[in-house]
Amino acid sequence: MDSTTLSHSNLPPVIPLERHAFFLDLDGTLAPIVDNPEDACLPEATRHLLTQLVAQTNGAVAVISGRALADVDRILGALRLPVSGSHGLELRLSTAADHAPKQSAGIPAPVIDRVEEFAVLHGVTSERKPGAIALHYRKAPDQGEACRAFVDTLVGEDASLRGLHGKMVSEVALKGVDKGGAVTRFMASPPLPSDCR
Ligand SMILES: O=P(O)(O)OC[C@H]1O[C@H](O[C@H]2O[C@H](CO)[C@@H](O)[C@H](O)[C@H]2O)[C@H](O)[C@@H](O)[C@@H]1O
Repeated sequence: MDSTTLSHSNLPPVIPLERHAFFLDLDGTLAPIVDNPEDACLPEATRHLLTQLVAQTNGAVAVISGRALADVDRILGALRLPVSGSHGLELRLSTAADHAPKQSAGIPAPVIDRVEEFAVLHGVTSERKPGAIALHYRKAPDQGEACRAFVDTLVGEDASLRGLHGKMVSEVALKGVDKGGAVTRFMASPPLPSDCR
């Protein structure tokens, strides 16, 4: 055994599942990547595993997604979970809550118009959501550089905006909210077990 190998006696203690909390991305984590965002779905085996995980953690499972919260719900279907949508802007902290709190701020209409116009001109697709608008170039990868540069230009013109560059997607989003903030809010709220907080 070399010095980097852990022996049984110095392994860290196993933390029981009920003292864990799970924060999961949707696309590329729970739902396989597909060409069209509207075609994404939750495989039955994943749905089954998630249902078991919810039961074994007493509900400490949340989806933290860049998608709109309503879109996450649509993909999860009958499986209702605590969700943060739109990169941390929308929050439904527990399954008991009916809706995410209403958000007042949004992407300025002229910015939305420019993004949608760019999408048409460059043969890519746009996706509107609360507090963000995305340019998807998965079906036109040669447009990736142009999409990233365009988003960077737009956010450089407005201090309230930030750019996000993901898997074949570039987005204009609002500054001041992010997925990390959403996880912090979840950590401070039931149903997370207090010894997870
Ligand atoms: O935070 P996530 O839940 O991982 O969401 C990130 C973005 O996911 C979606 O786009 C990605 O998945 C699409 C479907 O597989 C794929 O076509 C696209 O290329 C990926 O970027 C979603 O449409 C975005 O709104 C999310 O921000």
